[in-house]
Amino acid sequence: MVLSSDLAAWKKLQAHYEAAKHYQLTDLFAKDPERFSTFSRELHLDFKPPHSPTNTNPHETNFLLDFSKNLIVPETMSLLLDLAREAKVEEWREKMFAGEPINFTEHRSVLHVALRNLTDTPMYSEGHNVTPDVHAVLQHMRETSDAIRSGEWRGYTGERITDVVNIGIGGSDLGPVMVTQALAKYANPEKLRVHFVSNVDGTHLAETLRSCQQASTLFIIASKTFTTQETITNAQSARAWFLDEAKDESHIAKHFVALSTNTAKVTEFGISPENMFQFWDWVGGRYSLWSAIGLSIAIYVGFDQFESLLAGAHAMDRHFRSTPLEENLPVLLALVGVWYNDFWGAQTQALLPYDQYLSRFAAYFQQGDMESNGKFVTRDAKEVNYQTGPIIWGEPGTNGQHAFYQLIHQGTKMIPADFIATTHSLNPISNNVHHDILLSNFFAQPEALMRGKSAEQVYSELKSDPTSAKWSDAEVQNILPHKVFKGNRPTNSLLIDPVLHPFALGSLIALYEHKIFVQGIIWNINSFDQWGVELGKQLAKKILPELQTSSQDTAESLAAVNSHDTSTNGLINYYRQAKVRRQQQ
Ligand SMILES: O=P(O)(O)OC[C@H]1O[C@H](O)[C@H](O)[C@@H](O)[C@@H]1O
Repeated sequence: MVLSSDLAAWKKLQAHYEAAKHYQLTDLFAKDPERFSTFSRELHLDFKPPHSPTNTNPHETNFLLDFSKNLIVPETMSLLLDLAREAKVEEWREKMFAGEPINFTEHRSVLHVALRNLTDTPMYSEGHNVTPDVHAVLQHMRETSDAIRSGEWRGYTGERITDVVNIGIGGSDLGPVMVTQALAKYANPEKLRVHFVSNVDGTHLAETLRSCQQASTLFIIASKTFTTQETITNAQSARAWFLDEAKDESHIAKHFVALSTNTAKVTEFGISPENMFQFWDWVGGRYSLWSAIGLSIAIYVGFDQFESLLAGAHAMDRHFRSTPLEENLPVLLALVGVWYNDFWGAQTQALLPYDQYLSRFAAYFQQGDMESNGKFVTRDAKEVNYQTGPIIWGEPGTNGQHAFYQLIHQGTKMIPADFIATTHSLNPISNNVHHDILLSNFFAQPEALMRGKSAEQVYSELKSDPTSAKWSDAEVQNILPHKVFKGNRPTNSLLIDPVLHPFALGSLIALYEHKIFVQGIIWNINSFDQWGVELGKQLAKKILPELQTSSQDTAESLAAVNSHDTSTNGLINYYRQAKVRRQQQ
């Protein structure tokens, strides 16, 4: 396979689109009373961590995926399933679980699924059983997080740790940020707070440290490569801030730990090997929250909760690996996405969790999806002639409704959207009235997007309203089109039952991870490298020395930089002049 658009099923889908583009969702529902049951799936997942009999957290969850409000009929789904088979999704899925080096541009296997394998079943990365290594690091994480939470781990003055600062960026930040927010209910922030510093902008570290004391702060330096400029710069400044108070470098051992694959660089930084939590190059950064990168999560909510998160993901892995494609939730989500992305010309995919705990969910999957599938050549190095990864965006409902939903309802773009909610609130305050209101919106928005509002409906509404009833016909005709909603806008609705506990969250994240995997296979791209982030980094390295000025420089004497295009030169020179002018004042 070279180009997916050459596959027979792809061509059939193109032909099928010619009919589908006339579909009206309301008609499809009117014609088929079984439509909801045809295009929805219930899934029960459970899995108890076998080595943790004392972990009494819930280890089961239910999902209801309703994909009936999509511009599909049974033939659409059967062609999309043909496409998945023709693209060899099942074979590639097996290759991933078998640890084959499917990330071929970096010669690596893609084995984040092994990180949540809490059983003793061996999992191999290119022939090496990684399960014992994974379990050993989990044990190290358990011991350390227990010691910090219990107060057994003390800082250099003998104080307890009250603040944990995770310094990392991209995959070494977004997952822990998203999950610690999502599981805040399970934390005790009066005793232990977590902070995340990612941006190299000094403001991020400076503002974070304003509420921390050296004696009670633990820094987690999270970097797979341990060479990321932002992280190392922040880590060095954190080290200086710490030593400014602690003075003695030997105190670093109690206040700095590292999460990395690069032992040499960690040691060079001054962190001893026993304070290093290992992971491996077969863990992609954006799939690493399940690894040592999750240490801040384990510290914040406790290791048992972290383990339950892994168990939830493992249960979804089992579902993904063994369920026939037509019943397979990640596959179904992926296929519906491909339908809009490649045949309807949709450019984006909105993730709209009706759950405040998931406020960073879309931000997390911006990296998860866009870094994975933002590729323009196939695995066989041919330029694609179809769209690959969509633009991912979103905010929690109902906030989004009061911000950008206008465009989803009445704008000119098709925006396929996933609505996500739980059946129960973890905070059923005021007799659960908040949750009922939240969920009424969760149900109403997809309904409104599908049904729209016709000119006739608007007309009769205007006629029955005492103010507009007095309007002239011309006035009515003038205003009326602005109030029309064309509807027919597609959505998925995902209900999680009962609550977003760690197990459910783990399953939910894994569901989207596998969706991204399936789409990448269908587009025949390598979803596991990220060369696209390198060019900007290279150029920044070249520019950094050009920004230096000396204390002798004046606005008049300062030499102009001219090694770039005139735009980049102009911007750099404006900055250099501004620096020098400021120092002259
Ligand atoms: O964990 P690190 O090695 O510091 O990498 C942090 C991030 O940097 C890069 O820019 C990659 O695009 C990301 O995939 C990665 O997560």
